Amino acid sequence: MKVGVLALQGAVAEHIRSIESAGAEGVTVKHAGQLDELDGLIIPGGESTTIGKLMRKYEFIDAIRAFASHGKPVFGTCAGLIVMAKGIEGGEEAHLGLMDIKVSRNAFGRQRESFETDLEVKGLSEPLRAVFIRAPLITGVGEGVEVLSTYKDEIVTARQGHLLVSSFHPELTDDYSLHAYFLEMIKSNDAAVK
Ligand SMILES: NC(=O)CC[C@H](N)C(=O)O
Repeated sequence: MKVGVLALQGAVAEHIRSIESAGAEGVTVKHAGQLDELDGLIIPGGESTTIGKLMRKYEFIDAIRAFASHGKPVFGTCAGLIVMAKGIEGGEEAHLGLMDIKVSRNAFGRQRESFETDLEVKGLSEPLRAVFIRAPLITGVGEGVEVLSTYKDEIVTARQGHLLVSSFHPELTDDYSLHAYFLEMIKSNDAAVK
């Protein structure tokens, strides 16, 4: 199984390491043509405005939309969550607009720019160590979206079919259980296609 990590900006190497620890091959993705060989794609954290701009420049927008519309799983973390959302609070234009969620950027404010906590996530057997860095929050979800975890009543992990997002950085610890969960999504997706 090959899982790509969009490598325009942000925490790429850490995601590759987590994917490989979870048992799949990690591919650093720099050109849209590489998507053809992938079973799933991760969009990492970083800065969503920059990632969005680079996605436009390197023609990833239509390519990732096509990838997802063929049912291939996509996992966005932190800034990756923002670029996958259909709505961004404050009137900013959506980037990929893949997932039926509304997000608020930098929602934890300056006092709590970054912090770590143990999170219960639906579908994982143990709490996950979650690292939040200038994290966004999911402020609204559409009908087909399942909430997988909350932090202080705010939504921080969600899934819509083959799309998965987290507000936090699951790649910055050696707990790769959310990556393993994503690989399971890819496996069950493969079964559906065959
Ligand atoms: N760690 C992150 O990915 C931060 C996201 C960043 N605050 C943004 O709005 O794009």
